Amino acid sequence: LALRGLNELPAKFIRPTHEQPENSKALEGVTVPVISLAKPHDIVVKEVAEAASEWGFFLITDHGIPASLIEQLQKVGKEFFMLPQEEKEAYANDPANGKFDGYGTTMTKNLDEKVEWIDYFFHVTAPPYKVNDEIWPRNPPSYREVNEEYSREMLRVTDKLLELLSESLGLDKQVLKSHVGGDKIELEMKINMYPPCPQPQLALGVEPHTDMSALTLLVSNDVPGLQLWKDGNWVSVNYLTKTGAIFVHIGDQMEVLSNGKYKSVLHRSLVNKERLRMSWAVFVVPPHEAVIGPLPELLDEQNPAKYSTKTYAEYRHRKFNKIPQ
Ligand SMILES: O=C(O)CCC(=O)C(=O)O
Ligand SMILES: [Fe+2]
Repeated sequence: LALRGLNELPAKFIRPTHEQPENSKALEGVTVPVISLAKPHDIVVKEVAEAASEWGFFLITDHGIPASLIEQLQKVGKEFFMLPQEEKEAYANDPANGKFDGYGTTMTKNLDEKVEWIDYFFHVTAPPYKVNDEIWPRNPPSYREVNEEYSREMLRVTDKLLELLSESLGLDKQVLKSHVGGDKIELEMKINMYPPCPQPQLALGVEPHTDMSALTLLVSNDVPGLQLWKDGNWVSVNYLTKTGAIFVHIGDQMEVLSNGKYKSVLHRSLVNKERLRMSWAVFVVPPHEAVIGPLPELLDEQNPAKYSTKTYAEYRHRKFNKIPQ
């Protein structure tokens, strides 16, 4: 649609008035926390605790992922989206029938709902026995190698973050990883592509939501658009693409495990009139059979469990079908 050079946005993309970016402007002058992993350990743990409880979101720098790898990831992802439409549609997903992997344009099941100004590609990248080789883009040819390398780096950074988050909750550093599945922890890659939009003030790239993951690790191209909900206002994430910062979202599973101490951040993304925006979100999720509930170590008489305990499969089913948890 976007390529046909529309001047007006088709009705299905026009958000309800209160959701339109022009009626819900971001607060100016607020900056999201940036945490350098090169700082002394105790400081990093303290900064992680503050950011995870006050924002549910932070940027990390000095994480050790080579800038050249992030550039390659972005290059092969963009090359895939520039392929002819028929070639991309050969990978079409079908979320309404439980096939989430592949190329798609919306996750909604309800045909009356407003849709988002986005195309995406979704696939599992770890562990190896959960990867569906068939669905990975075969073009460009280096897509696989680059994404495998990035996935290894994501696992390394995930381990580090789960250790820091455990310590920041006053727990032994292995606790969170063992509850999120240990070596069975899964990574899902979602490449988001937001084409230029004729009336960006009326549309959204991704509607307000929290991620159902434990953590989400995201990089984007240099076009801004991500906003977070903080204390009753939208706040734009300030961009640090030159430093190769990774955006870290606290997801629903982390909120549950921490019994609400850490907040799953509500966020949305805006689109742009002239420029194409892309982002690469890696969802760190438990295996479907993992049972997730508030960590017993964090509960006592003063702090009873605020969330029910259930398998990740059950949580996911409820979230997709909008059934209260
Ligand atoms: O594009 C972005 O920055 C956010 C995307 C997002 O929230 C998601 O894919 O879950
Ligand atoms: Fe998200």
